[in-house]
Formats: sequence, structure tokens, C-alpha cells
Amino acid sequence: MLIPVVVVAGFLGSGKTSLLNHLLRTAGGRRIGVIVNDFGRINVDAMAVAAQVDSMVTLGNGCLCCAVDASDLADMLARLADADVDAIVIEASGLAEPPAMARMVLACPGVEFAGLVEVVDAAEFAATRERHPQIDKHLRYADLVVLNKIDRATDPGLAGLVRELAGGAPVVPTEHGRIDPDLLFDPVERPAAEQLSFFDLEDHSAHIHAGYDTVDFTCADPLDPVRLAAVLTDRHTGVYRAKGYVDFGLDERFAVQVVGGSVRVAREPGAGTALVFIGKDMDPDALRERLRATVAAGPADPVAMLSITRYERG
Ligand SMILES: Nc1nc2c(ncn2[C@@H]2O[C@H](COP(=O)(O)OP(=O)(O)OP(=O)(O)O)[C@@H](O)[C@H]2O)c(=O)[nH]1
Repeated sequence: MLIPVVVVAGFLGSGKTSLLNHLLRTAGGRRIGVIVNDFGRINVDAMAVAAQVDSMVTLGNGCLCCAVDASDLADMLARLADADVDAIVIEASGLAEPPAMARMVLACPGVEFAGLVEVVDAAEFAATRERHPQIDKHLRYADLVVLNKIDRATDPGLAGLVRELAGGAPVVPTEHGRIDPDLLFDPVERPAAEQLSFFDLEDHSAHIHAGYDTVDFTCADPLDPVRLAAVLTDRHTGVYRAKGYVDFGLDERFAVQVVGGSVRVAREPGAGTALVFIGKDMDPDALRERLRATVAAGPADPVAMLSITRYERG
């Protein structure tokens, strides 16, 4: 029997990992294999899902749609299939081109492309669409659109617009990716592989990831919370997305998430700092230098920590 493969795509920070984690928690008896594809060299998403997954392989450093060889993907799918999973979910990088990924999966033996889920960030959609009009095409191609972060939506017309762009695919409004897992594994009618060929005509320079860079930062010394908060909230660095873990020299470290102008932190066990920054027109050297300048001589004091803990939410 062919193993169904679902691709979860969506722009940077829209909620793909949240959806995947929800799915893994609510999978019931299903054994789900996961492929996580991150844009940066440090695979933060893989760290976030690793705890609860049956079988996982990661594809870091570049989008699955261009940077990964089709035969590598076929090998990874075969490895997961050997691990006896019932279904495979690929979490695409936030800059990947869904049609190109769908085509790659369709070309892999032993598996069946079971649909493309496009996660939309209800808070950022209008701004993202303005910068990347290609998003419309991604929605048109989706089999299921998850309209996520509905708690942060401000435009009452958004759901209607997304429905129109989705061209008949179901649109499910939700928070934190909490959708019914059955929605993902219901069989969908797929066009034959050949019918996707018009996407071959597109030029990779038109892909959303063209022009995006990543900056990785790892450090064993504690960071200064005030200086780091200033970097994370600076809208002039070109950074759109940042994620990872930060050590301020305390008993616990902080998981950090930046999406557009929104910063969120949460306490986590562990030590050491590993951060990935993703953005357009960044100056990687300047950003690295600023990050190195956040290294502190010792543990952070409680008052200074307020500049970080103010971004903690329930
Ligand atoms: N307010 C709110 N925040 C959310 C919701 N869903 C996810 N988030 C937050 O948005 C941030 C990004 O979520 P992720 O699930 O990591 O997004 P992602 O699409 O996997 O991110 P990339 O892989 O970097 O593209 C995190 O801080 C989440 O906690 C939601 O429904 N509402």
C-alpha cells in the first residue's frame, strides 16, 4: 500500500510547527513520520517537534523545493516508509514553493501525495501578500487552507478573501494549528503529475525565497537580555523571522519566536544559545556583530530580565 504524504506549507512563522505538534499530539493510533525542512543551518523546528514524533528526518539549510535533490527526498521517504509509519507529513520551510514540492513528492516511488496544506497567518496575511503576491498562487494550489492565528486577526473580510483565493479548497479558521487531524488524512482528488507541469515553467528566481538570507548564532556564554531585546525588536535589520533558544546564564533558557513585529518567549529547560534569523536584505555581518555584542560577563539580573519576560504570554 502506498503511504500518504501530506505537505504542510505556509509563509515564515504562520504556524506550521504548531500545527504539526498538534497533529502529533492528536494522531490517536496513527504512526506519523515527519520530514522537517528548515531554511537555516540550525534546525530549530526539528528541535521543537523531536520530542513527540515516531520517526523523523530533517532537511536543513535551504528549501526543499530547490536546494534538495529529488533522489534525497525519495531516500528519506523510503526510510520513513521502512519505519512502518501510517502517514508522512513534510513540514516545508516557510519560504518553500508548494507547487514545486508537490511535484517532487509526486515523483517519489512508494508514496502517494495526499495533499498540500497551506497555513496562513491571519495577522500578517495582508502585509505578506503585498510583499509576495506569489502567495495567491500557493493558496490556489492548496487542498486545505488553515487560517491560523485567528485570535490576532483584525480584518473582518479576511476569511472571505482567503476563501476566494483558495478557489474552492476548504478554509479552516483556527488558533495554534488546532485542526481536526482527520482533515489532513482524508483522501483528496489529485491532478495527475503531468498536469502540474505548467509549474515547471516558472523560474526559480521568482520563488519567494529569492533574496532571503539566514544568519545562525550559537553561543555558550550567557547573553545580555536588554541588548538582545533591542536586536529582536529592531525593525530595521531586515529580519522577519527569528527562532531558537537563548541562555541568559539562569537555571532555564528561553525559547524565542519572532514573526514580523511580534515577539514571544517561553521558559524551557536546557542551556546554550542557538538562534536563527531569516530575512530579506539583511546585513549578515552587521547582525552577527550585534549579536556577538550581546554576550554578557555573567548571569542576567532580574530587572534586566524584564526586557525579555515582558514577551512571555500564557
Ligand atoms: N497568537 C497566536 N500565535 C500563534 C498561533 N499559532 C502559532 N503562533 C505563534 O507563532 C509563532 C510561530 O509559530 P510556528 O508554529 O513556529 O510557525 P512556523 O510556520 O512553523 O514557522 P517557520 O517554520 O519559521 O516558518 C510561535 O510563537 C507560535 O507560538 C495562533 O494561532 N495565535
